[in-house]
Amino acid sequence: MATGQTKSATTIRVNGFDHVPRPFLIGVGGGTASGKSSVCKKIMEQLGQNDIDDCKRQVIIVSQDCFYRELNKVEREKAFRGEFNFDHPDAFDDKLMYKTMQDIKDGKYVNIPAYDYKNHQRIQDKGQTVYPADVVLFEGILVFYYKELLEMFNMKLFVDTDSDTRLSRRVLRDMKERDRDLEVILHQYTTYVKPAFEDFCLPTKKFADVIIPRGADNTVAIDLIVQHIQELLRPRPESIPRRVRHQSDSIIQARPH
Ligand SMILES: Nc1ncnc2c1ncn2[C@@H]1O[C@H](COP(=O)(O)OP(=O)(O)O)[C@@H](O)[C@H]1O
Ligand SMILES: O=c1ccn([C@@H]2O[C@H](COP(=O)(O)O)[C@@H](O)[C@H]2O)c(=O)[nH]1
Repeated sequence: MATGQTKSATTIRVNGFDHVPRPFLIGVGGGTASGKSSVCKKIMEQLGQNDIDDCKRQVIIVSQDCFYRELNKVEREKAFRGEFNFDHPDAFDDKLMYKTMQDIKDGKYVNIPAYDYKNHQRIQDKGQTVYPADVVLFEGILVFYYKELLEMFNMKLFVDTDSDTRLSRRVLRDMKERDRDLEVILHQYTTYVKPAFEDFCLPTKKFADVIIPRGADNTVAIDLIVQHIQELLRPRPESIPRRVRHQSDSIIQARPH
């Protein structure tokens, strides 16, 4: 399945009626390096979802970073110098993001682009197929900024971590995992990341249903969220076949609910 493509939703029969199961969408916002991914990973871990095949998972994570828009040559050159504003809402392909999230909400199979932070671009021909799930965690710095997206969420979490802690984590992470020099990281942070956090990310904290101070260290908050998600997971009776084969694709999952 190519990036941006969707496949129609799987219908199931409930009480004689066709029914498309729709996921419960949870937005996970917060500043850079606040611990959004770590919180999502902990939730998945506690729900026992990590050891399950992608196509059978009941809970999945989608990252907003996969929707960064393509840059032109001049913009990419700026990006390598830490002079492109990746923290501004215009840095995202908002149309693709809305459409993809709406398709996910509608229970469709979607393919989302993979993103390469080292080269500031999407990885061509490599995307993640998102299978219909019971719960979808959508994490990113600006997930609550766009009105169209905000309205799609059933639950909104904001990971609230002190700015100095975030900066120090970002420096270490970007040097180790994103191939960046200290000078470029600090230049980008002071010029774009910090001001954009104050202008666009922090004001969205008010939309959150749950604020998680200290991110993944906050085991009490994570336990409560996990308990809530457990109640949303649909039972999987063994008697119903779990998989069907689609004519034109590899194995896809039929959702027994
Ligand atoms: N509670 C924590 N204690 C120590 N390091 C952490 C903690 N939470 C996250 N990190 C580290 O900080 C960096 C950013 O965390 P991450 O979860 O990726 O944040 P985000 O998704 O908000 O950018 C990563 O290198 C991660 O390992
Ligand atoms: O090409 C890129 C794309 C993004 N960034 C920075 O990443 C963070 C968002 O990711 P987090 O995992 O939430 O930190 C954002 O602040 C961008 O500045 C980048 O530097 N280059």
